[in-house]
Amino acid sequence: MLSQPLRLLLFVLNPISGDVDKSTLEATIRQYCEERGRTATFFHTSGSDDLASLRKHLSERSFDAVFAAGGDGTVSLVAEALTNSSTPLGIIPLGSGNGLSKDLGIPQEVEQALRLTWEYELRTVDTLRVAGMFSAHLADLGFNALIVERFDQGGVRGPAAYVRIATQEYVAYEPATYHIETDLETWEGPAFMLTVANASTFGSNVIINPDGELDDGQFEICLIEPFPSSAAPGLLYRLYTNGFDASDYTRRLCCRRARISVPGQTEVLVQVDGEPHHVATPVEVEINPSSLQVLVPANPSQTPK
Ligand SMILES: Nc1ncnc2c1ncn2[C@@H]1O[C@H](COP(=O)(O)OP(=O)(O)OP(=O)(O)O)[C@@H](O)[C@H]1O
Repeated sequence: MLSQPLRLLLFVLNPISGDVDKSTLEATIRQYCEERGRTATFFHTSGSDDLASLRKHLSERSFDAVFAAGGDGTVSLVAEALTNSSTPLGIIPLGSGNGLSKDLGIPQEVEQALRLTWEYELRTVDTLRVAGMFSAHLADLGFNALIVERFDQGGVRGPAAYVRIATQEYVAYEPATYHIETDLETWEGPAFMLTVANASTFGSNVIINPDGELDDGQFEICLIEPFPSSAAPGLLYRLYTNGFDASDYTRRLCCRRARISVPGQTEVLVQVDGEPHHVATPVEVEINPSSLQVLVPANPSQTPK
């Protein structure tokens, strides 16, 4: 299918994401677009009520595409604002991990990602609701949710800070027991972490859900069960080499709906697309199939100028 030229573009910029210097970013984007007959406009996130402000902005003017220039939280913000609309999401990855952009095969260099304003294919993907919150990528309970919360509370961003916190917290971490009911099965047991996966790969390049597709109308619950510390290096190796299912400590449940509870707990910590939240249990998860249009790299010869 041939794609339409994108003329009027909105770039949603997060000034603090990823510990990345963005002092020249706006000028770079503006110049790139002007040279190609595109008009770039900008919306800066404030960290407060951004979804409502962005929705208001989008209701006042219509754009051919809206680009999130930030990390996974910024991408999720823009994706939520565009869900169930025909306006596509573009991503300029400028966060610590940039998980969804990697899952979509979007280049990690700004100049390369900006090519999406010019050469692209449209892909329609599913999104999730996790405890009533929007998720386009990955959400989880357990160890990683704790690390994301600690990272969020700390003053330092970037991947090195994440690794440092994970190493510190691992030593004293106590896995919880989960009770999971999906539309297909029931599972109960202790888990080190439990990932609700629309996509396949964390921004850290950990492949938590091998072959997970963003557009298959279903999601996976990926469980890492408690493991002895002697098994940690082997498990980590499998997570980085597409070997999730080969471990003795992992399992995946595939479904369209799920209810997750933690017996004895009325509240649980969940991270959703990189943002930590304390929510009431049970945590309800459901899929919203084919609900978001995204721009992904295309064969240049197929895109009109
Ligand atoms: N102007 C701002 N000042 C302070 N915080 C902001 C501002 N704009 C957005 N935020 C906060 O930034 C967070 C989202 O950051 P984002 O996820 O885009 O980057 P990151 O966390 O560095 O990268 P990644 O998620 O890829 O690891 C949200 O918590 C949001 O509230």
